[in-house]
Amino acid sequence: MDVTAELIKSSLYPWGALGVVAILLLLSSTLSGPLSKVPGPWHTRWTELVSKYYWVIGQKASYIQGLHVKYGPIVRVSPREVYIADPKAVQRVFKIKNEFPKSRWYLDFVPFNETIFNTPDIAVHRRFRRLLSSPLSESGLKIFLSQIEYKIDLAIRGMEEEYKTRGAADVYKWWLFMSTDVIGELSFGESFRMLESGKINQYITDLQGVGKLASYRSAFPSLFRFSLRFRIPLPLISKAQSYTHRIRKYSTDSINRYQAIIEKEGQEGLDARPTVFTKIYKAQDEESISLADVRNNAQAYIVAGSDTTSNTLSYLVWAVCHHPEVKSRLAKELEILSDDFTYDDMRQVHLPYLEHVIDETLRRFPAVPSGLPREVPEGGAELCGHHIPAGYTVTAQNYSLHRDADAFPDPETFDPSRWETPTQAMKDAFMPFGGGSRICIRLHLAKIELRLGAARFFKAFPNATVSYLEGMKDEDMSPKLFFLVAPQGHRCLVDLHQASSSPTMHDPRA
Ligand code: HEM
Repeated sequence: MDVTAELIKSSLYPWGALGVVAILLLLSSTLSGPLSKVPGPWHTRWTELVSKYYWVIGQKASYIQGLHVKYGPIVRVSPREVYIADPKAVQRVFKIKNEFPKSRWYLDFVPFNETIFNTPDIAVHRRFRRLLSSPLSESGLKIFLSQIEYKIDLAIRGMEEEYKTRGAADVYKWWLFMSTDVIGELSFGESFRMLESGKINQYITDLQGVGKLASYRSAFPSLFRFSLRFRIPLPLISKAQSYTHRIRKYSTDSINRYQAIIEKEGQEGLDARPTVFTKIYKAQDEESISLADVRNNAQAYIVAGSDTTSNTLSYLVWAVCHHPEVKSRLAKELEILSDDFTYDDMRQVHLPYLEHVIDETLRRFPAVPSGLPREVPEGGAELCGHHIPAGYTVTAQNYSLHRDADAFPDPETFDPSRWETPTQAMKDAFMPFGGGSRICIRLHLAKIELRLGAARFFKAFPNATVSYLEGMKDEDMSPKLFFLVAPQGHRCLVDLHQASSSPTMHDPRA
């Protein structure tokens, strides 16, 4: 017995010693690692599990903001990632020259196909960007104006009809139909016709389903890869796959239909409506991309171009309805326009307050509030007094930049008049459309929709107020902070015709 115990003891010693050495090595490597001097919670030296937790419950942006408040403008959130909130440092990361490429996280977030949105490869991105940018400018987008105006009209009419029977209109729903139908038409050459049917179609339901799973997939990419590789049927993954197959089929069919019309244009009275990809279909080989690439990028456009625009418009209407002084100033400015004004009419007159309301909405309720991760290029980077080595991730988020109290005093308050005299600090800290070479490719399209949508809404309903019908509460508009923002109640009920003297609520808070 004694001999056995001795034997066990003696064989345990080397293992125990090895274990101690391993722990010491791990300790010393994390305690002296490249990010060890960057301030941050103790656990972020070892793991990013805590921030992953906040990510999957849709609160990571506010969690990170809490860390900035506690630790300062640079904070370690994992052994290989820092967040920065100093506008000057952020400008250096999000610049066009010597760019910091998107991190590979984007490929886990939107897997399977490389697109203009998710590719970390600088050369691939440049090619996509060159081919997919046209038409980029506001004047280039003129050919689409009548389609956009028509769809905004349908949304306003839909709201009015709904109001008659329900006593309130759900602007969140109508703006979603509008922005999705617009981007569907501009990408596939045919609208999803949700404005006409008043219903969400299968394609958008599937896209929303994939979007919901994206936060889990990007938090636990190895689990997803493992399940796909070894065909282990995890329910979440099987669901994601069936969404993805349906989306791909719908997109392929749409692209093929459009391509067929392009080929027969002029014959049999066929006339293809212009899309943002028309030039690519007609381009010569060396300037072209494959139909699969068009399909994948069209899908990326639909995801990137629907909720972003519609949520911004919903928050705009909601915030303005909460502030009677803002609403009456905006309505007064819009009096210069006739009732059936067009976008061209809007551009002929000066509407500065409308621009301030839009900017303040984009600041206070950024459609993309969360971190935009970038990889530090060769040579590393000096940021906020710390050296961050090449290959590490540096991330900035609008949720923090737009709350920078030096740039935006009293940042929680919705105050469009702050944009009357924008300071350099405000300009540096304002990044609603991202920055550098990866800035939103369709920001001019988005701005057209925001200007027209907001102006037509408050021209038609100058006395609109927030509605509390059907148990609607301000908390329904509290933002869920995934990659994109979304009101957590998925509705925004508005009383379209209430007298302007109606009681107002407190300032909307996130
Ligand atoms: C209010 C509306 C919008 C906002 C606030 C917005 C915001 C943004 C932001 C912050 C980025 C940078 C993302 C990153 O760095 O990871 C981005 C990129 C992008 N946006 Fe938008 N967006 C809007 C509307 C649209 C629309 C209408 C489209 C239509 C196609 C679109 C397409 C894209 C694409 C394709 C990218 C990736 C660009 C690249 O990496 O080169 N966005 N957007």
